[in-house]
Amino acid sequence: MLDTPDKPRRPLILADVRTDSTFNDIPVIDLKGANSADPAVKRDIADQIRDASINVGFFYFKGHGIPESALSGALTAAKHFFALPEAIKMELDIHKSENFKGYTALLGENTNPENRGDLHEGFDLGWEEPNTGAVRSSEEDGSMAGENVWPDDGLLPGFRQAVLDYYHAAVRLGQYLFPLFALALDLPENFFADKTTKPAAIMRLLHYPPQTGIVDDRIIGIGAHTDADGDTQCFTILWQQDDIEALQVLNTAGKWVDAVPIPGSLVVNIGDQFARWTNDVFRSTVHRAINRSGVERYSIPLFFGTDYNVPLEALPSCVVTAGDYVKSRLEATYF
Ligand SMILES: O=C(O)CCC(=O)C(=O)O
Ligand SMILES: [Fe+2]
Repeated sequence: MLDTPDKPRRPLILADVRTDSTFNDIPVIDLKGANSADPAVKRDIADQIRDASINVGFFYFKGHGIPESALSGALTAAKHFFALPEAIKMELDIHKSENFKGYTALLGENTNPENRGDLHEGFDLGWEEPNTGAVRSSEEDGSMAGENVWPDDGLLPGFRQAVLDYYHAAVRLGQYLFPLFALALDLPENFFADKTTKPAAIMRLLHYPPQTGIVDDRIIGIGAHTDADGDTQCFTILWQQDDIEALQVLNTAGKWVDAVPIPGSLVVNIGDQFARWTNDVFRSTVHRAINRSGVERYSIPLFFGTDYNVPLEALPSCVVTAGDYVKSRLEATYF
């Protein structure tokens, strides 16, 4: 359905737009056609994104356009990196970096404060120019500005290139998604354009050793969390390995729903910045990962935000008057 200027939608008040029932599946959205000259095709994809962002907070994207070679290159790079001796990885210890780049050891993080540590290792990087390796200034990247850290090229030839090839492909996808999110929020398609010229884009290579036998819920691959990182997360683009189930998403009934890998797809989830920006119309959903597969698992999340200096006022389509709010609550009560 296309919006016409003389027939605006009502503000996206939560009670109006959220479905009553919880979710048991994570929707699959095909991005093919998002470039279509036919606005109805684009609108249809934006409507699917809107529905999934409001009711689930997670979805799969098919037809995302990132070449298989970029994905397999990054996976191979991750496998080689994490197979290095611990002492060499610790030379890149994230604690040595002022802007949180580099290596995190097993149990080096605790995503859920109620837990005892995450059973994964990580390697974090941020923006650098594709060919020159130039990084952004502190005006552009705030306190996250600074160099990435890399293992010696002699040690892992091609690692940096392979990781950056995927990184830049995923950043391009992220930038491509913002107009669709804008349409999903009933905003002009270019609403985010001037807010995402130097988007925050932190990527992590993650390695989860298998956990067999009885799993202590307080030490799992990654503890229950929403994607927050200082509220700079609009959405996360997550590549997860085919055939290895680990990621789980908490539905509103309190049940963990498996985000089973779908070959050829990427998982996208809404982060805290989008939830906050939309007055909680978009849902930043709790998730966790436990690798019970018996084999090593690798995943690559890329956390996508706006430029660091964007003020987080509620988005125009999500601003409501007190009267609208009261009316929507009453409508929800007197169904
Ligand atoms: O590895 C995964 O599947 C999930 C990772 C994740 O949720 C995160 O890094 O925030
Ligand atoms: Fe996450």
